[in-house]
Amino acid sequence: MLETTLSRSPDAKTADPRDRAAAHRLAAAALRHLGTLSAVLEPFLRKEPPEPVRAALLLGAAQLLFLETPPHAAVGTTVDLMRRRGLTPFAGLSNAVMRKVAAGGAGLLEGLDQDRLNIPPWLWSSWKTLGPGVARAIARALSHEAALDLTLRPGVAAPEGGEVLPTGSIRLPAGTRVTELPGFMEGDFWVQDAAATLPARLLAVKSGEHVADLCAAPGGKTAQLAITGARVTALERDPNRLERLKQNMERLRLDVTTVCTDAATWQPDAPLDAVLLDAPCSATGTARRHPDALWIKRPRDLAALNEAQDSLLVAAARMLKPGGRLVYAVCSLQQEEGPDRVRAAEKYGLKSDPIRPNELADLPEALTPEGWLRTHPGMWPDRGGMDGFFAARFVKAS
Ligand SMILES: C[S@@+](CC[C@H](N)C(=O)[O-])C[C@H]1O[C@@H](n2cnc3c(N)ncnc32)[C@H](O)[C@@H]1O
Repeated sequence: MLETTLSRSPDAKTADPRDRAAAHRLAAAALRHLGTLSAVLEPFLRKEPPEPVRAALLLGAAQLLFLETPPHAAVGTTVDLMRRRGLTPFAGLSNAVMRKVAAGGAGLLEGLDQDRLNIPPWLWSSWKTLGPGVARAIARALSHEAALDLTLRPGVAAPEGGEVLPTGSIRLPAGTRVTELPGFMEGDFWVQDAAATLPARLLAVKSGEHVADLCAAPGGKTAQLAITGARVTALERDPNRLERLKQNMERLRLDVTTVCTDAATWQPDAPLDAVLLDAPCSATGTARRHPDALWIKRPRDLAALNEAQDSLLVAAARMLKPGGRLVYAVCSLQQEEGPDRVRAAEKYGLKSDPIRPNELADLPEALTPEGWLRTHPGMWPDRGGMDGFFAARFVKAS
């Protein structure tokens, strides 16, 4: 994964945060436009270069065609990278290819179906099942860096320059550094995509209710639940991620019980009023922020995820008291992880509780005929899109 790879780089620890951010932006741009960049380079390469050379050329071309880097800088750093990485025999080739890309400029993109090129074919086919034109709308949204969305603590004013979205989130331009915003240390807000706020909202928890968040880190949804005054238990299996959740709750001054455990085997002391299951998934809905998500998953990965999702659904049903509420959510665009999972939920003693139109009056296009939530990056095209989420609500049969 891009984040993991970058954080493991020896330079990551010593680099200035701005340089780290620039490295991330550069790698993300190359991944976001991977298909387009490969098509542009193709005619300039007589034979396939070794992988590191190809990667450097992709980074160089991304700078020239999408990041507005001055040509001399993009060409110079690409050639320099070859020398520093022991690839000096390829310095001449890199110089020649980069100069051709610089000379061709935006003209090289003419006639390319960039939407199709940048999406792996299996994902394109699967997104076509979401509705006419949806695959292309998603691809278009994925070609831009995502904005920074914040969820505000009630009563707090929006940071300057923030756009208030119909669903109540605050949107700031891509690249905004959240830690530098006034109010960050005071816990006035947390980072959360506008679409990611919807599943917890649909659980409608009330002060005093006992609620569990089963797959909780880094805790955006936990914070939404806790801020209502409910008694929240946050479960997370990964100790490092749980640590991040605890730090976030501390900054936000929210009191949450945390447990480092596999939620599929945990049992509460007493049956719960409500459970949020934000299940582990392929995360294809978050590709605006994580463009690597599209390229590191394969169709065969879905089967193992589906198994985990089913066992978490069974466990969640067991934790609830009769009449207790459950929201199942995934940040995935894949039908196998959403509709296909929840259709089987009756077997686990869960009854569908369809979302009503008035509950999604600020985003009516996200309500499906079945009463589920389905967002995708192509929604709100004029505002910069949103992450892809699926959610369904249930009540435990008595
Ligand atoms: C989609 S992320 C959750 C995002 C989080 N709900 C939020 O809104 O910030 C899924 C999380 O579930 C955790 N996880 C996966 N399987 C789990 C399990 N069986 N039990 C507990 N946590 C699990 C992962 O480590 C990951 O942190």
